[in-house]
Amino acid sequence: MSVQEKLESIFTSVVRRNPGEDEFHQAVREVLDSVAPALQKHPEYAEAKIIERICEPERQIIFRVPWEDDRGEVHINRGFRVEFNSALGPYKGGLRFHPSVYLGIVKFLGFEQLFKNALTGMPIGGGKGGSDFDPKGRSDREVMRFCQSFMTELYRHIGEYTDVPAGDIGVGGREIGYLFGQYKRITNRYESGVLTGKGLSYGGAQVRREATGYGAVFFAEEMLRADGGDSLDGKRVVVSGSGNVAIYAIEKVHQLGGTVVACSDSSGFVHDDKGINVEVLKHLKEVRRARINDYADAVPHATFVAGRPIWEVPCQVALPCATQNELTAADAGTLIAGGCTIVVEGANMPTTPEAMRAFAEAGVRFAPGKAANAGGVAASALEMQQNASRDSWTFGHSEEKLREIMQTIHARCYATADEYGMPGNYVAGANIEGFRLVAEAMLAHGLI
Ligand SMILES: NC(=O)C1=CN([C@@H]2O[C@H](COP(=O)(O)OP(=O)(O)OC[C@H]3O[C@@H](n4cnc5c(N)ncnc54)[C@H](O)[C@@H]3O)[C@@H](O)[C@H]2O)C=CC1
Ligand SMILES: O=C(O)CCC(=O)C(=O)O
Repeated sequence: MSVQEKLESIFTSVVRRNPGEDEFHQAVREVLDSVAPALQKHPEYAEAKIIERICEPERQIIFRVPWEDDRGEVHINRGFRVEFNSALGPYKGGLRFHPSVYLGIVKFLGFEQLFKNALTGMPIGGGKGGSDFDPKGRSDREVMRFCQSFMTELYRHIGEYTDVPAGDIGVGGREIGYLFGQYKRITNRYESGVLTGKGLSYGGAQVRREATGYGAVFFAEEMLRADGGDSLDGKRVVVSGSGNVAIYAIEKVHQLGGTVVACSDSSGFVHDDKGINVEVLKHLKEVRRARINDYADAVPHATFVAGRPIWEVPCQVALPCATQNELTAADAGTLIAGGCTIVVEGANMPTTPEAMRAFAEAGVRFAPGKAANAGGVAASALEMQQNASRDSWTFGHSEEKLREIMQTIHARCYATADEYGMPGNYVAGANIEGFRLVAEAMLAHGLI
């Protein structure tokens, strides 16, 4: 059987063994489409069935999460933690609280996380979790009761040497605080390294909050630099989303001289040609937890557009930072027609496979999330490092570390793409290099 036929048969088996998990299939397909050259070069990977083992999570935990709302009504949600692969270190990856969460979403995220974490060069394996709980419109006390119930089951599966969750969509500083408090209470252990994304008052690290957005922008800057010494200075940028990743991506673009002219949430987008006012946005989203149309009330020259894709706003650089499959082939066509030449994924898998093909055909430079948004988890690994040594670094030192890590990830992806005869193909570079790093460690560990 040729390598290509072998990969097809593995994919067919993944689809059969994980029915209905479309996002997981999509994430696996993308990696399998990239790794054939690595398998040709390393027949030992195929002999040890590394790909088949990588596609099967080491452990999948599903549990009931009962909780009571402010009116005394009982609700039942479903909790998940998929411990995908521990070849490189303890399972590491965020928790997502969103009504769309089901096993297929958690598995796609855990699968992506594994390669992303490898690319950071830090000692962290891959995992992901979450719940179909919707925090939108819930009071702080309701969110606290939910987090306490969630941790009452999760605590037995996690630990600083076992599995270290963090935030993702719907899980930010507030939720991590409640989760940490309940872990400490149940276990009677002040185990700082069990969660990352903690508040600065109790073991959190400088720059973790900013890291995913900042990191994606550092990656974009490296791509521009690699392409004839260009930079973000003076560029017109569109950033989708308005959560943790989007806010800090916008902040960093502005610090580097670019202008972000639009951002969004699931209700629509705001267009502000003078540049999104980050302080207004932070207050709106981090303090008031309001909808994005309120931005147009606070900034009179801005306009709110309901129910239309943000990608209609012309830009040179696009940073999708909201959610999976938010940028379709039609959106890619609109972006290309509007003069966009570089797309960098701040979110996980925001670009559909058809849109990725359209970008490739049009010569648009494209960075996949598993490379470009790795700054968040890298900063989490730095938080673990500081917790383990009971140390705490300054903002400036931490940001410099983050910048160096993103430069190294860029260089690794770029060099790997070159080595395999696909210069400038960051998708191939990230997938092959991430896969190779995991495969080497798995080979060393024997058949487990
Ligand atoms: N928080 C982190 O450190 C990391 C997050 N990511 C990824 O980045 C993305 C965003 O995560 P966060 O900013 O942490 O979450 P968040 O919960 O802080 O923000 C998510 C944002 O996306 C918006 N959104 C959701 N669905 C949308 C849609 N259909 N159209 C437009 N906007 C929509 C929400 O309104 C919200 O503004 C996710 O894909 C996540 O997996 C990736 C790496 C690390
Ligand atoms: O910081 C972490 O552990 C999680 C980050 C994350 O969930 C991601 O990279 O998608």
